[in-house]
Amino acid sequence: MTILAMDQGTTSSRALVFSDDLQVQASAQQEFEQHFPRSGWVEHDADDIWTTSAATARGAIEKAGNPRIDAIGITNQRETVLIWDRKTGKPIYRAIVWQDRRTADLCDRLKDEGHEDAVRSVTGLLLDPYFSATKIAWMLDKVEGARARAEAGELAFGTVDCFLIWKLTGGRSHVTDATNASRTLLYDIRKGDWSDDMCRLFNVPRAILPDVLDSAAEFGTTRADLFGREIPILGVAGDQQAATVGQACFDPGMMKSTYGTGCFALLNTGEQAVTSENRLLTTIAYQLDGKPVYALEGSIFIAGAVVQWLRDGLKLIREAKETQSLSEQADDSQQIIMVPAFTGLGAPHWNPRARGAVFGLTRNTGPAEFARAALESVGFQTRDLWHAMAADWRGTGDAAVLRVDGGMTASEPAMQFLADILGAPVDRPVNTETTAQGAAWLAGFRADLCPGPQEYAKAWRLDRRFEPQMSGTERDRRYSAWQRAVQAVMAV
Ligand SMILES: Nc1ncnc2c1ncn2[C@@H]1O[C@H](COP(=O)(O)OP(=O)(O)O)[C@@H](O)[C@H]1O
Ligand SMILES: O=P(O)(O)OC[C@H](O)CO
Repeated sequence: MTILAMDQGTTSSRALVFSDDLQVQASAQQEFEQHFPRSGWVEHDADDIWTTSAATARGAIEKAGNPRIDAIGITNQRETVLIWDRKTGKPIYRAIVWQDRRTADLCDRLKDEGHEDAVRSVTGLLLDPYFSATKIAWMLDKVEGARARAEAGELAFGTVDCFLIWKLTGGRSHVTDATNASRTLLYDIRKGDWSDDMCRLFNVPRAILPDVLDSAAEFGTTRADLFGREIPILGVAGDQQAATVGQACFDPGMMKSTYGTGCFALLNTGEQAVTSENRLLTTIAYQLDGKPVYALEGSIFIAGAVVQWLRDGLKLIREAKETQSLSEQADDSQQIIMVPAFTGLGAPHWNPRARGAVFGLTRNTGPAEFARAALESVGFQTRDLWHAMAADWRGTGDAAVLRVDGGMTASEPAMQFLADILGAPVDRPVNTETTAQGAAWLAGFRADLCPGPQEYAKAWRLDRRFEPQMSGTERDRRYSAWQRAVQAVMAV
């Protein structure tokens, strides 16, 4: 029994073949081009999304020795918007990516008109360009004739999962899952349906929206010519939700944080859709048997990307892992604080116009201090979320543990500083392929190939626990300095 997980991320598409005990048999990955047509704009070519996804799926199956694939799970970069013609399948514009800020003015206008409370109570989200709805409206307004075609039912909208399902099934399925729907600003997370009020507010015709299914459901079967026979697609979740599942955070109060390009922390709040008083998001963690399990989410836009900036922008390092030895050489007497607000600040500040800054520079500041400050910036940002979560959800006290995953968790100094600044243990699992594994489990669970949540949770294995070693006084002093630096970048 074999499951294929397709993980379509912001910078690359990946595919992994799993055995039914969820061990990785083979994987393939392809990066694709990022388009930045104007400042603050980020686009992907829809063809690149599709061709890299199909090629990596075929590549992973081949590397695994062409086993019979029983089920497919899909996980994806969230919020990114695609609109295509239902007849030809042709996208009307490039995909507008979650990082894109082009609709900041529209969000400000809607905020000034006093719509944010209604938006929050229906969708659990905030009025920020990060989410899909304003991007959909932009595309319908700017592409000639698109709005009329959308209203006539000729166009289809989808997040990346939905677009991939459309392509994989040869246009037979126009569906998404509840986790992806919950990121659009158009979905009523408590009623479990698209919201007419939100469609009206954002000027999005309901005719373009897909059907919304559970995260483990029958999403359609692939075209026979793609993989040699029709394969059922049985699991779908946005990548951060799939990581929550992959980390087995099934009980209320459990929290995971994924450190890739950005950092996304999700705290399981069970059947309760908790409304944050600290500007966190309320989102659907996963939905099984028609029952949504909710989460509080903190989204940070720049985490591993700050290390990429040291590498590609400043050219201080050749490889991400060099930050480890460099940061160990940093001068302890210098307290450099780097606020990597390259594309604004996400949770809990939500300031799309803030930009980055480095504080505390002296004549002796060099690459080592920059490397340490970059790694520490990720810990400080997580502490901002940790505080907000603790305030919103009494279940997370001092004793809570954070489960981490994603490429940046390979960094021992970053993980140690994270434990130090949180004042709480940080658990890194043996398996850091949690996102793909979550998608594979959803598909395998639906196909009756994998055990239920509690059984699956027992298989979670700890690689290393990072215990806090910093004194409380030092922790408070360092964190206060960070808070002042954040206030400063927001004031400029
Ligand atoms: N040893 C390391 N030290 C610091 N950062 C790292 C290390 N290894 C990877 N990273 C960072 O992790 C990120 C890659 O993680 P990954 O989970 O593959 O991201 P994504 O899925 O968002 O592309 C990159 O931004 C990279 O800079
Ligand atoms: O593709 P990633 O891993 O950077 O994740 C992106 C998130 O889903 C955006 O919300």
